[in-house]
Amino acid sequence: MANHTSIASNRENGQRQTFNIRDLPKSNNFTQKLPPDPQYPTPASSHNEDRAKLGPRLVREAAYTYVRPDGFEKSELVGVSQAALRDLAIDPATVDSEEFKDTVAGRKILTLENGTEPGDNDIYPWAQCYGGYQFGQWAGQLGDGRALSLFETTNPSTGTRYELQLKGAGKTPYSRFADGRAVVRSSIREYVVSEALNALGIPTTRALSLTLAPQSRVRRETMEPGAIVARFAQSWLRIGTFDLPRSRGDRDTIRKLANYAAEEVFGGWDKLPAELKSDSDSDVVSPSTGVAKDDLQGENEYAANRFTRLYREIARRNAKMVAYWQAYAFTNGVLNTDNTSIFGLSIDFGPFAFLDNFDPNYTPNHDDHMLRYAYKNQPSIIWWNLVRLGESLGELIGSGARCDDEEFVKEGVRKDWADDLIKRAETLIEATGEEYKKVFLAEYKRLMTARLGLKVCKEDDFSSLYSELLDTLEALELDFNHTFRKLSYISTEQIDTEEKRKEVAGVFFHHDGLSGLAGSEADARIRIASWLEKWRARIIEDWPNSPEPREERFRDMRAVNPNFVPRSWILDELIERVEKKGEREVLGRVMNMALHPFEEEWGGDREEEERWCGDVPRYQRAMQCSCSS
Ligand SMILES: Nc1ncnc2c1ncn2[C@@H]1O[C@H](COP(=O)(O)OP(=O)(O)OP(=O)(O)O)[C@@H](O)[C@H]1O
Repeated sequence: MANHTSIASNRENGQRQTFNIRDLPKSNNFTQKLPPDPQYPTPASSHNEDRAKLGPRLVREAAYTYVRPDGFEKSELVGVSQAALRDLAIDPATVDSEEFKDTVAGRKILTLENGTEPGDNDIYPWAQCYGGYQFGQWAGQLGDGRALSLFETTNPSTGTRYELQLKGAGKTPYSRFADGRAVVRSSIREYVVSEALNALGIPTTRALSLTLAPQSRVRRETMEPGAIVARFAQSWLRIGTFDLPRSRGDRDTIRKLANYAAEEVFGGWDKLPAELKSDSDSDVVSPSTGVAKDDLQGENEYAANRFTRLYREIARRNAKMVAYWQAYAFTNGVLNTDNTSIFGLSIDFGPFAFLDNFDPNYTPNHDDHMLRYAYKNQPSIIWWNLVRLGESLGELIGSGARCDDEEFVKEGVRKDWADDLIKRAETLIEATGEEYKKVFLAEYKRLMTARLGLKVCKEDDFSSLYSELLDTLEALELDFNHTFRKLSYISTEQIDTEEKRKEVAGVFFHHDGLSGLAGSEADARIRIASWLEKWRARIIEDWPNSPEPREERFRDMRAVNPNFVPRSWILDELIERVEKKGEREVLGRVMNMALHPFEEEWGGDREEEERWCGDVPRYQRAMQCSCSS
C-alpha cells in the first residue's frame, strides 16, 4: 500500500502494546450472551450452508445470525486510520500484511484455521437482527443487510472493548431486496467522517480501513465499483434492535437485550446513573453511579428500578451526542430508530453533512421533503426515537419492584396491575424526557461556551450571545464553523471601538460577498459589530487580566474550533479523484486533516490544505445527496 497511511503520523502510536490483527485479544460476548437465529444456531450450521440459502428471510426470537463474509476476490486496501490502529492496539507496521488486507476485505475469517470447521463456541462472524421506524413509520425487520461483525477485541492498554465489523461484505438474511454491497462514494464518506467526528470529540462509530474493489460492479442508479469499510464501535446495538422484538411481542428477547446492554455494553448495572441529586449542571452531566442492581431509587409508587436506570443511561448518552451535533453543526440526515445507537454514538453515515452556512432548516437528505431530519429537529427526533425505546422497555420500567417476579417474567403483566404499570412507565419515561433536555442543554452550553472562548456560561449568554450569533449567521448566510475558527484569532484590542468592529466584521463574509438576501453590507457590518461588542465584554469578564492572556485564550479556542471539517464539497472532490481519476494519496491527506482538525497545517499540499480550510465555493454550499449508497 502507498505510504499515505503513514502520513497520518506516528505521533499517535505511543509505546503501548500493539498486535498484528491475528493476535489481537478477541472475544464474542455478543454471540455468547444473546440468542442466535434458530435456523443456524451454531457457526458450523451456517458455515456449511449454501450461500444462496442464507439469503433474505424473517428471523424471529434472535439477536443475530452467523454468516460468513463474501469479500471481493480482488481488492485494494487504500486507507487505514492511524487513530483507529492506536485505539484497537493494532501495530501499524502490520497493515501491509496479506492477513490484514484479507481480513478487512472479507476474504479471511481469522479465527478459523485453514480448512477447519468452526466449533460451537468459536468466534464466527455474525449479522445483527433489528427493525426500525423509518421517517416515522414502522418498517419491520431490517438488520445488518450488508454489515457483519468479525469479532470483539479489547485494547489491553485502555480496557475498551470494540466490535469490529465489515460493511459491504455481502448478503445476509437481513439483506431484503438488496445486494449486501456498498459503493465507493458512500464508503469514502463513512470512512472519513467517522474518524473526523471522533477527532472532534463527538461520540461515534469508527472506521479502521477502506478497501476498494475497482473491478467489481455494483448496481445503483448506474453500475459502480464496490468497497468495504472495516468499522468498529463499543456497541452496534440500535434502538431498532429493541423495536423489533417489541413489534412481535417478544418479551423474552427484550429482557435479554436489556440485560446484555447493561452488563456487557455499559459494564454492569452498578455503572448506570443514580438519581440526580440536584439541577446543577455538574450533577446533571455526571451523576454518581454505584447503585446496586436490585435497588429501587426514588420515593413513592414511581420509584425507579434498574431498567429505568438503563433507559436513562441510553437517553443521557444520546442527549450528549446530539448536543455535540448541534454545537458543531453536524446533521445525520436519516435519524431513523435503526440509526440511533444504544451507546449514544453517531451511527450510519448516509446523506450526512456539516452545515456550511448556518441554516437551521437544512437537511443534507435530498429525499427528506418534510425536513423531518433537518438540523434544528435533531434533538427532538432523537427524543422521539427514545420514546420508541421507552415503549419497548416500558413493561420492564413500569414493573418497578416486581421486575423479577417469577410470574411476571414468565407470563407478563397481570390484568389487575396493568394500570399501575402503565402509569409508572409513563411517568418515568416522561421524567427521563426532562432529564434528556437538561443533559442536552448543559452539554450544549458547555460546548458553546468553550467554542466562544468563555470560561463560564452566564444566565444571559444563551439569549444574548448564542442565539444572537446564530440569528446573525442565519440572516447573513454566514459559515458556521468558519465563524468560530475566525473568532479564535480576534483579540479584544482589535475590536475595542465601533469602527474597528465594523472593519473586523468583514472577515466573516464569504469571499464573494453577501448574498442578495442578506441585506446591505453596511447593515451587516453593524449587526456583526454589535454582537462583537457583547462578545468582547464577556471575554474581558472571563479573562480579567489586562491585557488579556490572549495567547492562552487563542490556544484554548483553537483547540475546540476546527480548522478543517470534511464538508460535502470536499468529500465530493475526494470521491471524484479517488474513484474516477484513480488518485490514492489524496485520501491519506484528507484523512490526516480529519484526524487533526485543529492544526494550522498538515505538511501536505499547502494550496490544497488552504483551499479545503477556506471559503466553500458558492455553488457547492449546502449540498444534498440521496439515500442510495
Ligand atoms: N446494499 C444493501 N444490501 C443489503 N442491505 C442493505 C443495503 N443497503 C441498505 N441495506 C439495509 O437497509 C437498512 C437501512 O439501510 P441504511 O442505509 O440505513 O443502513 P446502512 O448504511 O446499510 O447500514 P448501517 O446503519 O449499518 O451503517 C439496513 O438494514 C441495511 O442493512
